[in-house]
Amino acid sequence: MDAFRIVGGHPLRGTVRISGSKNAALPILFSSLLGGSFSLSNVPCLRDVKTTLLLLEQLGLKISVRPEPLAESKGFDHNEPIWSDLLEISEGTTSPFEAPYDLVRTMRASVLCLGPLLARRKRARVSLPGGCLIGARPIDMHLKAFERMGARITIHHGYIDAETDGLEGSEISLPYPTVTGTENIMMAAVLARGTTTITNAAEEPEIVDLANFLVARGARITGAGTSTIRIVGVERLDPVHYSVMFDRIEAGTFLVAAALLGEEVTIREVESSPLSSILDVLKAMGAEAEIHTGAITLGAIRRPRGLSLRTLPYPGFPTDMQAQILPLMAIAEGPSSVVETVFENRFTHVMEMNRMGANIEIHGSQAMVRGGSRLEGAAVMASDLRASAGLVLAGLIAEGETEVRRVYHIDRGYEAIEKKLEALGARIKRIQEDSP
Ligand SMILES: CC(=O)N[C@H]1[C@@H](OP(=O)(O)OP(=O)(O)OC[C@H]2O[C@@H](n3ccc(=O)[nH]c3=O)[C@H](O)[C@@H]2O)O[C@H](CO)[C@@H](O)[C@@H]1O
Ligand SMILES: C=C(OP(=O)(O)O)C(=O)O
Repeated sequence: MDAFRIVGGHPLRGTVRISGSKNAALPILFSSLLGGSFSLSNVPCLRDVKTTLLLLEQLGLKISVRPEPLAESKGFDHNEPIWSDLLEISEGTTSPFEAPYDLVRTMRASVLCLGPLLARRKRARVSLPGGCLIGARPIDMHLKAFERMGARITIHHGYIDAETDGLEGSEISLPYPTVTGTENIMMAAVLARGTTTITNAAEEPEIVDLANFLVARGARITGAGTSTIRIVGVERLDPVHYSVMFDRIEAGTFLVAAALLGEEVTIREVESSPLSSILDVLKAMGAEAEIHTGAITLGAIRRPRGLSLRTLPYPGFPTDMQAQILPLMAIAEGPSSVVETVFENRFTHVMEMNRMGANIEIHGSQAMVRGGSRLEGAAVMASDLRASAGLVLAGLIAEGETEVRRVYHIDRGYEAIEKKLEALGARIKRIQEDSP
């Protein structure tokens, strides 16, 4: 298994290109099950994207990536996309409708095939995704919405079986603004008969990106980015070329790296507005950010100040940035606290950070950070995607050597993070675990 070996304390300087968004690319890719053909650029080269393409191929779609992913031998330029200048997707000649356990278990977002499969093929058999380390993560809201739209759903032997004679537009009021739930319903509604209104919809920028993409294909969607989304069903979707939005969580992760160690770091191919809550927190901790067109520059905070925050649905501070902000809180002057309101068990990185010298106590859904700690390098274990990113950031400021194990988690959601950090001046290498 791969691990990262990091020697902490090296300043970061330079420019880094932020990749396309995982959480926008995945629903856009799954929407290909709604039929027709299209091409995409700015699709990040991630394990979750590769899993999605594999699943879509099993579901009968034809996919070509042009040019082919760059061979390792061509080297890495942190200012260029690694692959996918163009990804073309079209319908094949068969219409399977089963998403098997072996793929779904490696990526919860596979559940995003349910809505489009039901809408287009009228049948879906999808393995229940189950929980994961950060929480139980049920999909009851997705399933209730599909039932309301006219699907018959049964669950047997770990599989969801869903079928319909044709989905009908409906009023869907979500008990919680679920992100993939909103996307799944929106995709199903695009080809449903009549009008669907989703109230208490999630407002994440990735939902807006999916809606913009679908509208460019001829879908009739209004209100994406607000809590009420209205979708009028259409017969079919048109071909289009679309470029996926930037990854605001990768951007946020590099902003925290800059706040920890930046002599001056510029992230490019970004917009500031989806990053507002992250920038607000960094500014409250003492950062001075320069916002340019398409780029943000930030340097290390000389004396970071502690603060209290809650993770919340967008536009609040994202749960996907909670692990990464903790190392900054750990070294800040004065105490900090984080209340995790989105997932019930998203603090597995805290024990590992404490092994590096942080002083963080967990009380239920709250992490109390003492502050003023000096972190020391240690061997630590990554337990999920963002936990890994948080541990990498902790390693960057720790004194001495840190080995972050099980970084396969980070490859789900960060494109060549070690190469991007190395290009900025970090001492970080991908190694085989236990290699000398
Ligand atoms: C691929 C993708 O976009 N993943 C993101 C998406 O995950 P995901 O869409 O899975 O997250 P949700 O917004 O659905 O989950 C939020 C909360 O609602 C609960 N819930 C959700 C659906 C449901 O039917 N029943 C239910 O109880 C979940 O267990 C969780 O506690 O949003 C999360 C919250 O911003 C992010 O951390 C993930 O990175
Ligand atoms: C939790 C995340 O992703 P997923 O919903 O795909 O598990 C994440 O991106 O941090």
